[in-house]
Amino acid sequence: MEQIPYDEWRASAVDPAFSEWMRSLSEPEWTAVVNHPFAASITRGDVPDDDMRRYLIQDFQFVDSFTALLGAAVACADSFESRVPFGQFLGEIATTEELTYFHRALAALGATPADMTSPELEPVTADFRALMDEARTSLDYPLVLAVLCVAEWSYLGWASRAEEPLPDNFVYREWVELHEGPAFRAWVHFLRDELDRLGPAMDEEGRARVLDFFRRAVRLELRFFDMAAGS
Ligand SMILES: Cc1ncc(C[n+]2csc(CCO)c2C)c(N)n1
Repeated sequence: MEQIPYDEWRASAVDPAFSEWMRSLSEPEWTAVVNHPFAASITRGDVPDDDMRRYLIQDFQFVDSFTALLGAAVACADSFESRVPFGQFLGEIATTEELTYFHRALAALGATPADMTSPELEPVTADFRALMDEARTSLDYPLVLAVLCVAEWSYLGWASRAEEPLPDNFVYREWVELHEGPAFRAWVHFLRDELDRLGPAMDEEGRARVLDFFRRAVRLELRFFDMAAGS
C-alpha cells in the first residue's frame, strides 16, 4: 500500500488516530490476520489437536519474549502513569492466566515438559522473537509500543469475532476469553492511546520507523497463523 505521510492522511481521515494510520497502512495483512481461518477455527473449537499443540508450543516461546518486552516498556515509558499498566499486565501474565493456561492446555494436548521449555523453533517464531528483541534492546518507547500493540490489538480483533456459545473445551474457550472482554479491551485501548499520544509529536522519520516495526509485526502475525495452519 502507498505510504501517505501521517500529516496529510490525518486531514481527511474519519478516525485520525496515529494507531489507525499504521493499521490502515498494514493492509491487506491486518484483515488477513483478524479473519484468519486458523483463528476462526479456534473460536469454533475445531482445530485438530496436533495443530493446536504445535501452535501453543510455538506461542509459549512467543509469550516468553513478549513478557520480556513488557519489562522493557516498564523501563522506557516516559512517565510513571504509563509504566503502571505494563507492570500490572506483566503481573497477570506471569502468574495467573497465561502461565496456568499454557501448562493446562499443553498437558491436555499431550505436550511434554521439553516441548514447553526447549522446543525446536519454527522460522516464524525465531523471526518474531528477533523483532521483539530488536524492540526491547532499542529501549525506544514508541518502537516497543508498536510491537506490543500489534500483538494485542490483532488478537482482540479475531477473538471479538467469536460467536456464542464458546466451545466447551477449555483449550479453546479460555484462549478466546483471554483475548476478549472489558479488561483486555481496556488494555488494547491503553496501548493505542499511548501511540496516538506520541505519534503526532514525532517527526516524519521517527513515524516511519514506528510504522516499520508495526508493519513487520503484522506480517509476522500473519505468518504465525499460516504456520499454525500448516500452510
Ligand atoms: C503470535 C501471538 N501474537 C499475539 C498474541 C497475543 N498475546 C501475547 S501475550 C498476551 C497476553 C495475555 O494473553 C497476548 C494477548 C499471542 N499470544 N501470540
